[in-house]
Amino acid sequence: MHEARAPGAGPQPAGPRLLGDIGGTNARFGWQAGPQAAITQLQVLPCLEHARLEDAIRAYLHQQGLPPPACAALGIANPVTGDAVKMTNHAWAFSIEGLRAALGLDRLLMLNDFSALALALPALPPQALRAVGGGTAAPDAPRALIGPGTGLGVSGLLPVGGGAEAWPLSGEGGHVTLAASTEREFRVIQVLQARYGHVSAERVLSGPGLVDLYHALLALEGKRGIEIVSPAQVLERAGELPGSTANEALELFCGFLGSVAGDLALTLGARGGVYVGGGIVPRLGERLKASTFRERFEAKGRFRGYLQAIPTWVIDGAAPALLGAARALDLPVRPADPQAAASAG
Ligand SMILES: Nc1ncnc2c1ncn2[C@@H]1O[C@H](COP(=O)(O)OP(=O)(O)OP(=O)(O)O)[C@@H](O)[C@H]1O
Repeated sequence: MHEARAPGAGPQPAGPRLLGDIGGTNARFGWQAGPQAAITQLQVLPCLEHARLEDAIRAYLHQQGLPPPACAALGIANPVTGDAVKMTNHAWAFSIEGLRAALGLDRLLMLNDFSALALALPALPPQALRAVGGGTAAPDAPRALIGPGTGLGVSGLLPVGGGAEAWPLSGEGGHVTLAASTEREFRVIQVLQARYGHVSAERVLSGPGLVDLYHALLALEGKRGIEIVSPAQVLERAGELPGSTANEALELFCGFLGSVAGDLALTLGARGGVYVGGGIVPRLGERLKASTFRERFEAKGRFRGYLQAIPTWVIDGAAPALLGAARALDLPVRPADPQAAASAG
């Protein structure tokens, strides 16, 4: 998390707020008339249609007929470790202070997009969550979050202050090394290793990853297959032909997702539940339930019982991370955030 403030601006400027969730493919924006106000004017802009993030923001404000906001909070799909931002899966790169000054904001808060989504978890309405498998969330326990999209977002929400508050993790868990659990997975990883060297979880648990899984299976079979270039095509063909390579690619995707989500739950002690977000899994409908996802989530040897008790949910709904971006603006400045503490203090 990193923020820039205008000289003389107070810690909590009043006035309208711009909220954003900036992914490698889509930039989602929303508007709040002030703190605690409802989020309105949701709009998704394709990143590729704008040369810079600043241009996308200006296009959003113009198209919605909105005045200049007083402050903004933007979740973005890359590590946010200082003033310089460079997206992992898109070309945008900028200075946070430069963007704040260009937009005339009193305050600009940037945070990782999945840290923003983690902050939104306690506020999601029940209808935004679809359970996959059993388990009951332990109150005041850590929660884990994972989401395949253009890349693989990972975060968690840790209770602090006796559970009265929670703090989001800002890691890069999408880039952990992918492990095989079956002979078939091992062979698929070997194909991907020849291409990428390091095979991270994101190399399969993302839109491009789903397409790569399909091509890796074709390579293993020595088949040509049909021309597939997008994850939407894999989903479409898998739905039409249960015996197809596309269907096996989707099954591998769900299995790997269960396995990586189970590892994350073990690492964080996420007895508060594991949430699956991002742009791909909500499109799978009942397919995730019918897949090996939950079996693989629980298949951790002596810790099967521990994982069986943890619920897993798919997050539905439009731009849930915007809710978390709004909450981030209201967080107290913490010593763990030295940049923000220095500028506030
Ligand atoms: N109908 C569809 N079926 C399957 N995948 C799709 C479909 N439409 C888009 N996608 C894929 O979803 C991915 C984008 O997901 P998402 O909307 O989460 O993106 P994002 O927020 O820009 O990404 P990230 O935050 O991971 O950088 C792309 O790989 C895209 O090809």
